Amino acid sequence: MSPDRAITTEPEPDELHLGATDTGAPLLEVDDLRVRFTAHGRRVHAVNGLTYRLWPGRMLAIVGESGSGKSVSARTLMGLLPPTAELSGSARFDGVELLGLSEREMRGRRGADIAMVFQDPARSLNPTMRIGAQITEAIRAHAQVSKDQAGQDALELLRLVRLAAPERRFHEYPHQLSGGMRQRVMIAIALAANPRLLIADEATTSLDVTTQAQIMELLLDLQRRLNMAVVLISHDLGLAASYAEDVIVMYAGRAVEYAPTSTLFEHVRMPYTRALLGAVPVLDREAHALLPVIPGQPPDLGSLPDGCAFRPRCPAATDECAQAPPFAEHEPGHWWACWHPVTDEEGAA
Ligand SMILES: Nc1ncnc2c1ncn2[C@@H]1O[C@H](COP(=O)(O)OP(=O)(O)OP(=O)(O)O)[C@@H](O)[C@H]1O
Repeated sequence: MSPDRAITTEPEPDELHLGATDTGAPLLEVDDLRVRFTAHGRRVHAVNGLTYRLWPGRMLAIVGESGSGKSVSARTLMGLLPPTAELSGSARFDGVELLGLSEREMRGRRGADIAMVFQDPARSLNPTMRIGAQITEAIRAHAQVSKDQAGQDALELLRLVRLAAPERRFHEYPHQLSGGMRQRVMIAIALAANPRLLIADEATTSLDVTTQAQIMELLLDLQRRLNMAVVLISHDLGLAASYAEDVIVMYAGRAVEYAPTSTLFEHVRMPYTRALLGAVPVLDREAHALLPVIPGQPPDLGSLPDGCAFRPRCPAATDECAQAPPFAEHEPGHWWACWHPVTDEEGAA
């Protein structure tokens, strides 16, 4: 791996070693992914050249403020964007290009290859169906098994996600379960088709701290036992620091810093990451979550400035920042996009 290798407009996928473990081929290879929407005559540049790799059995956290493109980049992998979204770049799962697959092809893969767990289990579950029936249905959507067999498998999944009293809960409705229990059920449904990649999109955000830790421990355990790859999407850097092996920090639809977790937190380089670390979380009633708030205006994805998008809010910005800094591997395994990186002394201050 040569330091100072830059990804500019044309990444060279074969040379990229983002998060390299040197233990075989990556499961997921995302290259220069771009997503644009046109809404009410306005173009929104939601993802602006995202590149990363993910290996089986590893957890990658994608962190950043609200609106930085975390969810859109994940939904792209699941084929869950509106058909009018404009996509470019590449996202290969086990060597197969996902961009451009038909809805039918995508439906076959969704759940089976890649599954997703969202923030609000109350909204994702069917309130009129018993828990067991919902998991059984998810199993039968992907495999031709008898109803009895699927029922037994569903119960086994409830045990796998360590739901207390699974036999009883199997016959209950979502409203009879706590938020943490409902999230365990959502994870069981996500696991119904043995996915190799699980995307947890703010999956613990609406839970209390103790339940959040329990669900994260469960994800970690499943990741190890099933050798599953996990993408953890969160605005919470603390969560990323505690559970993920690698972290990507996104700003305005771009990766701005990437490193193995310990490197990122011990040697933070991006002023934006440092600001996120120092931000005092504020309660956002709409998101039911404590969100980090950084001084200054979040970027307008309809008209991003030339150069570094964080420039208007950055304490270290100079005229040089009007030129986009390349996202490059400046130290072994540590990538960032900044002309004026934070020093270790500043980072520790
Ligand atoms: N269907 C859509 N049409 C138009 N704009 C969209 C659509 N979906 C997302 N966006 C916009 O894309 C940008 C990125 O959104 P995204 O949900 O990926 O952010 P995020 O980092 O996941 O933040 P959050 O944690 O708030 O979900 C936002 O400005 C959002 O409004």
